[in-house]
Amino acid sequence: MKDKVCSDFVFMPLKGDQRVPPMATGGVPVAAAGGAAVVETDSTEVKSKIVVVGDCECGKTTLIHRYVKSKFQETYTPTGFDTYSGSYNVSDTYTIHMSIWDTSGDTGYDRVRPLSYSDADLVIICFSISNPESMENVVSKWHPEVREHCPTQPIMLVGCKADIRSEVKNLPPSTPRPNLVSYDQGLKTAKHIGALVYSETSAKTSQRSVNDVMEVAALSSAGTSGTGAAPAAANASAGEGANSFGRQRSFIRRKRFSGLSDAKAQLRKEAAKSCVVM
Ligand SMILES: Nc1nc2c(ncn2[C@@H]2O[C@H](COP(=O)(O)OP(=O)(O)OP(=O)(O)O)[C@@H](O)[C@H]2O)c(=O)[nH]1
Repeated sequence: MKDKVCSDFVFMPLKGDQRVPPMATGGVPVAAAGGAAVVETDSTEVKSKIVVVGDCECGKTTLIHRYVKSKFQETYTPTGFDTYSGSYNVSDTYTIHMSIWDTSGDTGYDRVRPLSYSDADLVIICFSISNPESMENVVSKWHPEVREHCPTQPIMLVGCKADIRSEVKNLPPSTPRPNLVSYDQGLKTAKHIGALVYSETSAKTSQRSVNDVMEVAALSSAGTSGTGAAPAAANASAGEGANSFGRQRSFIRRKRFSGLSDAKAQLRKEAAKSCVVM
């Protein structure tokens, strides 16, 4: 049977139109087919804010470190709050700049963690494949908390530490097996909470699985609320800013990148080997 460790993505269809395309920066106005001025850009830069939550020690910080620094962090240091930056070049002319917010899974942070959800474009909820309780908490704690503060933003569910499945498989037959979360259980939970994507990663053994998750997060977040992105002309009046934003948005929708459907197409092209896109 095909080993699903670190390799499969499942995209769930979104209910209704929950997303608003992102905005571009640095463009010059040109005439559009419909007569309205749009912003033609040599390069389109999109900002997106991604918040990562989940139980203590489930692997959030290690996942982000592996993506940002390409290193596996063996030692555990509890996180309070941290932010990281990452960029994903979707094409020569389209870059998504991610602001990745790492949070603490500790209940001591339950009252302050919600501050990090403000303006999020996408939330990654993590659990550990080696800890079934961390997956149960996705349903009982993390999903309700995320939905309270991010009612419509897409959620990715990520099962961390997928390498532990292989480790357990290779244990001598006499050794008692720990209870692990199966791929199907993870997928079922993702469907239950209405996640857009389910994926499994190993920050320890698979850089690709980590890159895939963060790139899918970038693609899925670029096209959501857009609130993580600053207006192109920060010093423009509110009215001009709003107009410009609307024009850029519709330009991107028509010409460049239109959120989920383009994200899926891009994904099929770039990561066809490692993703199942529904
Ligand atoms: N085997 C294995 N261990 C991992 C993996 N990812 C993380 N770990 C280990 O799990 C421990 C906890 O990881 P962290 O990333 O610090 O956990 P966290 O979710 O950020 O924890 P908090 O900061 O308490 O919320 C560390 O010792 C990591 O080395 C993985 O993919 N495989």
